[in-house]
Amino acid sequence: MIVSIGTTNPAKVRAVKLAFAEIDLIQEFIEADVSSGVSSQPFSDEETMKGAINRAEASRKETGADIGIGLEGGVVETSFGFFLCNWGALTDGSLSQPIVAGGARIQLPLEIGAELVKGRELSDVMDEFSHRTETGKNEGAMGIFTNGAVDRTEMFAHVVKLLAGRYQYEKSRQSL
Ligand SMILES: O=P(O)(O)OP(=O)(O)OP(=O)(O)OC[C@H]1O[C@@H](n2cnc3c(O)ncnc32)[C@H](O)[C@@H]1O
Ligand SMILES: [Mg+2]
Repeated sequence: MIVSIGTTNPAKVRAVKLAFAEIDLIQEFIEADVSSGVSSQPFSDEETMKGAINRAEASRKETGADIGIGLEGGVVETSFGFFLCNWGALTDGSLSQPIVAGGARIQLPLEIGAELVKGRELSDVMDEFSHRTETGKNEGAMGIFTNGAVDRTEMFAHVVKLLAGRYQYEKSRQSL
């Protein structure tokens, strides 16, 4: 089975491989640097979900893979502050609609939210805050703000496990 991953971000690619390693199927992975089709800083669940779906579909079409996976990060504003939100999607060309699953959410610190309100992108704010570059390719905001308890890869691996499990459920129903 060939699985396309709609990104080259190593934190996300690791997450897909980790999650699929638990499934009893031989897989080959292809990374495809496709567009999310949404803004680089999604600001709602809806927009973040759309980005994940676009990445899954575009990567599968581009590579001809059996299954396409898309993972997308964003933020949502609530009356309790800004939260990180993350979504994943899986398509295989035969499902009536893509399978979508969400990731764990954490509250962002007030000073980070204050920068987002100005319209800044979280990736820029994170690099400035952590005095590093490309934290999103490593532990991410998830890892930094949970003191390392859960990093970006672990969070996305959980999303991919949900997607793969949900997919297997649909397939087992189709074969009844
Ligand atoms: O190459 P791609 O796949 O685009 O990887 P990316 O790191 O840019 O990831 P996304 O476009 O899916 O999402 C960017 C969003 O991810 C969230 N995010 C979480 N941790 C981050 C970090 O440490 N750095 C950047 N963005 C992070 C944040 O909400 C960003 O707006
Ligand atoms: Mg991006």
